[in-house]
Amino acid sequence: MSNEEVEHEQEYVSMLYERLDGFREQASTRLAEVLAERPGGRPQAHTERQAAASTYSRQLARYDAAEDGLCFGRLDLDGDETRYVGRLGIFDESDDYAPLLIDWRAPAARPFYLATAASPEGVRRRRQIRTARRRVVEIDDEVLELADANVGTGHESLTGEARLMAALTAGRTGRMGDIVETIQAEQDRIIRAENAGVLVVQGGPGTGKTAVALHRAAYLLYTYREQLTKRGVLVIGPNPTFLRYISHVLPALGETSVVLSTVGDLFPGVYATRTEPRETAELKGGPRMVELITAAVRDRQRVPDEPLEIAFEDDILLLDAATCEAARDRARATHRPHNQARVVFVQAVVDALARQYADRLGADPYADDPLGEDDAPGGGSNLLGDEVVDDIRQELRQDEAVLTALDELWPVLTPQWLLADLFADAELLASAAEAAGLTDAERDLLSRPDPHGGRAADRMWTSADAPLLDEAAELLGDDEAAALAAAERRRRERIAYAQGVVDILTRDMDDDPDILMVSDLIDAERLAERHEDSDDRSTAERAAADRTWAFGHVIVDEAQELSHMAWRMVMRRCPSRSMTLVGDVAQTGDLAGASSWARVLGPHLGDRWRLERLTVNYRTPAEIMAVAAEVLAAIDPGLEPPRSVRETGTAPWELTVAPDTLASQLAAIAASEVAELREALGDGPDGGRVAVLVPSGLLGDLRPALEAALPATTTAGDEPDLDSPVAILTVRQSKGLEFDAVLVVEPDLIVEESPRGLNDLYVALTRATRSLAVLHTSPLPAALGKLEPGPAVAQAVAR
Ligand SMILES: Nc1ncnc2c1ncn2[C@@H]1O[C@H](COP(=O)(O)OP(=O)(O)OP(=O)(O)O)[C@@H](O)[C@H]1O
Repeated sequence: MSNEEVEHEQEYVSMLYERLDGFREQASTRLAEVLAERPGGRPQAHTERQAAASTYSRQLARYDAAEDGLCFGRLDLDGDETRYVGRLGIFDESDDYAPLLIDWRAPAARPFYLATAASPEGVRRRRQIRTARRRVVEIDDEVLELADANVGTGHESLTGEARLMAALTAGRTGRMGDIVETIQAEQDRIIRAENAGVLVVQGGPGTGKTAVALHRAAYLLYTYREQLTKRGVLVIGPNPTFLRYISHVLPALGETSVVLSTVGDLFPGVYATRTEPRETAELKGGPRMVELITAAVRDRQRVPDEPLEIAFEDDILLLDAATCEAARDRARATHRPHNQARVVFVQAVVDALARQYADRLGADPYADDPLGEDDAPGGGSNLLGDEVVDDIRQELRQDEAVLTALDELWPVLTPQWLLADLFADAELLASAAEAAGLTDAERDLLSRPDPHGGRAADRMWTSADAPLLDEAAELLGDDEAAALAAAERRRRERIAYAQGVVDILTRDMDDDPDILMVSDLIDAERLAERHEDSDDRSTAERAAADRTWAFGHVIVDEAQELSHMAWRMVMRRCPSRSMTLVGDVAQTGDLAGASSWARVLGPHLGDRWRLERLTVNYRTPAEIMAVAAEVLAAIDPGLEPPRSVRETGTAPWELTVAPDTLASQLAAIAASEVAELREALGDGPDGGRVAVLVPSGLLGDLRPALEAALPATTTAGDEPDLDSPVAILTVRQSKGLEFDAVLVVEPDLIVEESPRGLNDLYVALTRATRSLAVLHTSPLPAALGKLEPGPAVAQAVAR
């Protein structure tokens, strides 16, 4: 490329950066002005100020995000039109807002990703512009001429191939990056698919499902900005490590109103920190849990075997089974959730007790109407007027003995209490399990003694519990009294805060009678009221804290892992069913997960979803994919592996080692992989990452040895640091991640550990971008029979 061309582009790019600096300055000046405005005034003024501040902050975040690679492409179109494509839109105010830079998400940028020689879409030349900081360092041109088209090959040609290959062969950093510069045509079609309805994206490993899902979120937020900024976008991933791995992609694209969550953390206030046996998790994911929880709730709506004796005033009132049953029927007939129907139950019981007491006092205003169904008093002589009976009801409602009886018969329940009691109490569990058709063995899987009494233990839950808690929350409803109490508590907190504000503003001034004080004008309570309506939290924060929040769009990554119960929970978060679900049924590891999209989505969506496929593997080189393909065929011969986009010339290899040397040899090979990557990629942060993927049963044994031999090794505790050069992980924990070099240990054990063990092995083999080795002490699974023995260097290290 001629220097002249580079200089020309440099001039243009520098002009764009100048404009960016101008926007940035403007936004930060405005933000500073808004923040400097005096608080107070009308409540709307406060809200408007808040909204303006968050708009300017968002703009600044977007400008900062666009700094690296602001402009990365240029299109020369028929008729001499030129378009520059980049990370945001810049228009020339002095020239009728002519576009100087087109946001990659705008329709006018589309040919940059779609135009091919066979279908040029009016594009004569596509230019990739690579910048380092603000300097143009490389230009790559593609002239789209029909003569170059891959006519008849059946393959779509790659867009911007040189740039794509450079991105794919760069060292991994432990964080996923964006792909705006090199989105491929089949990916672009999914990213820009229309918003409405459920889109399922099936693609093999490395086909860019995660990348596509995140860029789709950015595209939707750009295209439907107003709607989606208000409602928010939810992205669900398989585990916290994965969420950390992808967490930089959307902010780097300038988008911040997105909530990232695992299924286990989707129930507000509950953190899924416990683990449990796979069979238990599988059982908890199944549809019978709906019946189990429904039965568990109904079992808490009790009728006593013997009449309850309730000491009231100096009398003993009797609450018999017939009265309770009639009250329960009436409450259930409302079809309201348990906590709300309780109001009806309480009213019916209190009425019955009031009548009984009034009766004892010599009056029977409802003699022929045991539950007070008719408004008119019954046939008895009404010696006590309505007011007196009302007073009796009031007293009964506040009486400790009556309240205790009501709590016994129809307690107020939170989802946590319901489930903690259910799993800990043999009788409750046996009854609900029978109603749900569970076997005794299944019932035992659910049994979980609860040393904390369940009530305060928000950290006792597993991932599979979260959807059950959500289900329970639906059946229980809010406890309105508790909600009112919480609102009152928040009001008091606001007053206390406002009082603090008033105190600060009046401090040091209270000696001068001439100064008009804040407290002369407004007291803390009124100040608090003014701020009542303004909620300063961002959409993402409010959405994450609210179980009933309806997101504008929901994206599920590794969607094949979700259980039936998890899908029910996710569907509740998106009543509009505007969803993108990406996954690969061949990678399902969870026993409660999907082996077919139709089967798993049918109960929730019927056939109201559409399927798109991704077919090209950008991560795994052809040599490694050939090995993985054998495993895929063993899972299901009908499944087709994705086509690898590149070869490395290096074949994956296997090494048999003696059991007592496994750890030391593993450490030695991992160290040599690190050294090799350093040599190829340099010592910097992009110096490459090695993963050692082990059966979960061996993690405990291998971890200390590896950590001792390689101090820079991270392990798969709760938060493995993917920035370190070597990570030792179970296959589960490596889901969705990728590494330059991967060592798979004891594949036969990986397969044995789960009925979906071959799927796990397939996942393990497809994490590498460069090299793969398999270390084993026992014979390899048949599907790995074609692996070549390790090269001499590995044998030498092993010895
Ligand atoms: N168009 C592209 N340009 C550059 N890199 C890409 C492109 N598409 C995918 N990649 C890269 O390929 C790798 C695999 O992508 P990604 O993790 O999204 O795949 P996946 O389908 O989710 O894989 P898996 O199912 O195995 O987790 C990532 O490093 C991603 O950045």
